[in-house]
Amino acid sequence: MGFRMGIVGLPNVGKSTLFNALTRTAAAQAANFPFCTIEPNVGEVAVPDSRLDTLAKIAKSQNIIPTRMTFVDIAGLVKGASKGEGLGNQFLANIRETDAIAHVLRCFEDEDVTHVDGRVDPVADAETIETELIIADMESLEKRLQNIVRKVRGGDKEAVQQERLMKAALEMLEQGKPARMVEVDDDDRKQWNMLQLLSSKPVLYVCNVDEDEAATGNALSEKVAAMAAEQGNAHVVISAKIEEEISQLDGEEAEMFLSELGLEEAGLDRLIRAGYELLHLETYFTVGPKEARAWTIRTGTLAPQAAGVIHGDFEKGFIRAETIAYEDFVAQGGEQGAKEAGKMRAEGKTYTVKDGDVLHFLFNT
Ligand SMILES: Nc1ncnc2c1ncn2[C@@H]1O[C@H](COP(=O)(O)OP(=O)(O)OP(=O)(O)O)[C@@H](O)[C@H]1O
Ligand SMILES: [Mg+2]
Repeated sequence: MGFRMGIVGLPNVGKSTLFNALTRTAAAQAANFPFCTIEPNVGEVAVPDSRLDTLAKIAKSQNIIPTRMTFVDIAGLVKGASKGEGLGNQFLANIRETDAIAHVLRCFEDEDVTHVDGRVDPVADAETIETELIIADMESLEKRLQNIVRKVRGGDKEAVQQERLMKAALEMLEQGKPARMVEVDDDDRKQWNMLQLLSSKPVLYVCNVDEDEAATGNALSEKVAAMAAEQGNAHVVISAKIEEEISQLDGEEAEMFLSELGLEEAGLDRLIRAGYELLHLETYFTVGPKEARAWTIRTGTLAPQAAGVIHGDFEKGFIRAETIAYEDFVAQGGEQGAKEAGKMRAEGKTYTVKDGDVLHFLFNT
């Protein structure tokens, strides 16, 4: 399905460093000068899930295939980007193509690394970027509102709905607030999403701290945490520099390094999971001797559409889904045990798949 998180922020705050750590490559050039990145870097990242390993162990699966998410490392935005400053408009288009934003905020002091505004202040940085997104949205809405007038006069129902939503968004933006603060009914959701407003995308703040503060955070990341809580946005504390080093190590070495730093798990794992939650994504599993595999769905997906993630034919010819909850699968020592204990359910077309379900689809072709 390809859910995409855009890595966004001011220039030189550690976006590409973070991207390289996430994708375990050096695909993105990361260096100490602003606007190092121009063309976006795109990479797929495995979503860590210890349940998958547990299932594979029980079923003695030969292969383990995690589900994946896409990250896009986007060029740095600066004040005035919405007016074309620093290549602004092109970068804004890159953001438009993502489902959510990982907003990297510089929370490390290192005087050797240039800050484009000459001071380290992540809360002000967050405002700078948000303001640019808000202005860009206002301009695009004002244009679109002009263009839609004729359709509205002609009585086009969809256009009337769009116009109403555009006006609601504009009203919010004119108060300096992001479009994500507009309350949207279920009936309007589809049209709303089609507006593709930059400031309506869910945001996860990534506090990029000094190497020795990865476990504890610092005064700056605490300020971001307070801001995030007030806005109802999520945040994670990470040291991109450390994560990049960890990502180069193999499993055992990485664990040793993590415990030396006082970390229970790599910050990247926390970040990926937070992104997954932000996008309202869930995981179901298919488990057999050949492979144990995780699949991504949106929360609330019905069984046939969940089957469609594997293959279109599974959805078209859907008959039923043999379903075992993750806990039951583990407690009963696998599929056979769960079946004997009466824990395997036959679920039909109206079943809403739950996070952790182990599914086996039956279908006609
Ligand atoms: N946590 C950190 N502590 C110290 N230095 C860091 C940290 N994270 C990144 N850096 C350094 O900051 C510099 C800029 O990093 P990077 O190139 O990843 O930024 P960027 O946000 O992608 O910049 P641009 O917008 O110009 O593409 C690099 O020298 C990198 O090593
Ligand atoms: Mg970069």
